[in-house]
Amino acid sequence: MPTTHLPDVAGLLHLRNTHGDNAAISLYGAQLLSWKTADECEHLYCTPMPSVKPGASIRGGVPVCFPQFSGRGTLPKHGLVRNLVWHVDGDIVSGDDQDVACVRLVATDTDGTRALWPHSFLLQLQVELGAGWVSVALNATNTGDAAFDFTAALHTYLATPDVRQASIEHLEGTRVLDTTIANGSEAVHGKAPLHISDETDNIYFAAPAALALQQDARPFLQLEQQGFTDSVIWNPGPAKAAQLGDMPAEDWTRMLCIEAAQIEHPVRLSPQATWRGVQRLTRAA
Ligand SMILES: O=P(O)(O)OC[C@H]1O[C@@H](O)[C@H](O)[C@@H](O)[C@@H]1O
Repeated sequence: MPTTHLPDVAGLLHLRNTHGDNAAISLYGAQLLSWKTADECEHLYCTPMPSVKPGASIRGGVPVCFPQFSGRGTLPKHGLVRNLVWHVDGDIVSGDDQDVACVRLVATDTDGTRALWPHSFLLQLQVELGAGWVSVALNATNTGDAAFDFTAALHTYLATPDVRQASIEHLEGTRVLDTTIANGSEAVHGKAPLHISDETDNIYFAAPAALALQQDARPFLQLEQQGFTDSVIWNPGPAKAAQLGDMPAEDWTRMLCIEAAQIEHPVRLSPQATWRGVQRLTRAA
């Protein structure tokens, strides 16, 4: 699998199954960076020019946001774990004889996370690669002796041939907050699918468990989520993409984030309790 273009900050793991699907996961941030189906189609966007600043996260794949989504709180944007080095937990199940390949990565609180957020946690991220699908499951366990609240997301960067010809279906009737409008108020998404022509940064509250992405008016991907109650749809648009610095400006047309998120109602996790959220992506038949 040609993965030489993927940023290798702390090691890359590769999964493959008997159906010809391939995936690559970075130990840095436990980020699924590449998901290719048997037809060699890459379904995840990853920047060819990642930031090399210490502590930076990789713009692409499926970053893990925990214990804070975006800038909605006092912690660094998107929390504390997308720049931790995670570790493999158990066996890596992968190979031409595997129906479903999988790997589980773990991270725990560190001196650095506790300096910003005084809680003990264990995160487990399991990636499963099946025939034409991939799933990412995040388990968060409170390993301390006091309850804590968190928000989270799987910040999935999908690769789109041209986002301007894409549409997102099944959002009708969902409460939506357009966060590009300062002090904007909630609306309800109408009947029309969502089209992207410029910067889009929408939080959908109590989002549908399944969304569909169409490309050129044809089914492209199915997205399902469990555990996460909200979804975020983000694209920087041309002007913001040019300011990001870690992505070619023109790549705003080649990516679309459809994120499984927990934002409106933070999770309160008691000592020893575990919360689980899953996003599954399936290539349209
Ligand atoms: O540049 P970052 O930190 O990866 O964040 C990218 C985007 O992530 C999205 O989830 C947010 O809704 C956006 O507001 C944000 O700009």
